[in-house]
Amino acid sequence: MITVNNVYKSFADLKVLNDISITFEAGKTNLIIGQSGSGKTVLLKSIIGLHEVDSGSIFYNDRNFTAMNLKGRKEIRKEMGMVFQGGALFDSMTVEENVLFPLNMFSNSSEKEKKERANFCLNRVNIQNSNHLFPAEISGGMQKRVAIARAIALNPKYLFCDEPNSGLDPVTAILIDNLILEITKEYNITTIINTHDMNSVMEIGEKIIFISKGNKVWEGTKDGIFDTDNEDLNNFVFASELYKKIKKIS
Ligand SMILES: Nc1ncnc2c1ncn2[C@@H]1O[C@H](COP(=O)(O)OP(=O)(O)OP(=O)(O)O)[C@@H](O)[C@H]1O
Repeated sequence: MITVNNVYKSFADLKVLNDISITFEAGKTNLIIGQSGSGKTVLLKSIIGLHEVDSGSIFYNDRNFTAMNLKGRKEIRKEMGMVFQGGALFDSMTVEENVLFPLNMFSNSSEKEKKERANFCLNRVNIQNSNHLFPAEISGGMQKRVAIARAIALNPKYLFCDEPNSGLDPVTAILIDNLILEITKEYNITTIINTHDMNSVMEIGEKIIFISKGNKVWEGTKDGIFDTDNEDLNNFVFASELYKKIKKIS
C-alpha cells in the first residue's frame, strides 16, 4: 500500500499539486486519470521521489518515504518497478541486457541466476527467442512487454506505469493493460498507472483517481465513473464521441 497525505508541489509560482491525499491499495490497479497538464506525472514523480514535495508525506506501507534519507529511499527503490512512456529501453542494449540491467545493479545473485531470472521474466510477458535483438528491431508492443519484464525483474512490491500503452494500437494496448493487471494480481503488487486512455479505465481500472488542475476531484470505481455529477470528470470521460454514445445508451 502507498499512502499520499496532503501533498503540495509547486514550481516557482506554478502550483501543480494542491493538497493531494490518496491511498493506493496492494493487489489493485490504481489509475490516475486527468487532462494533459493536470499534474499526473508530477504526482507520480513525487511518489517515487524524483520530485521533492513542498509539504505532505508519502508512505510505503508504514514507512515514511518523505522523511527518509537517501540510504533509506534506496532500499525502497529496490522494491519499485517502473514502466515509462515509450518503454524507455536502453537502445544500445539487447532485450536480454535490458532486463538484466536492474539485476546487475541491485541483485547479489550469480550470473547464472540473473540470466535465469531475466529469462523467466521475458517468458512471463511472452517474449521468446528475442534475447539478442535490440529495441529498434522489435515492435512497439514488444518493447512495452520487455519494459514490463525489466520492471518486474526484481520482484517489485510497487509498480509505476506512466502512459504504458501510449503509441500502441487499441488491440495491443488492451493486451498490455491486461498483462499489467495479471501481474498486479499474481504478485500482489501496488500498481499505479497514469493514463488518458478511457479504454484502459474500462478494461483494468479497479480504483480510479481523477486529478484536475492539481486537485483530486474524484475517486471511485469504473462503474461509478458514469454516474458521477462531477462536471470536470464528465467533460473528461465524455470528451470522445464514443463515450457520449455509451452514455446515451446506458
Ligand atoms: N520540472 C518542472 N518544472 C516546471 N514545471 C513543471 C515541471 N514538470 C511539470 N511542470 C508543469 O506542471 C504541470 C503538470 O504537468 P504534468 O506533466 O504533471 O501533467 P500531466 O497531467 O502528466 O500531463 P500529460 O498527461 O500531458 O503528461 C504542467 O503545467 C507542467 O508544465
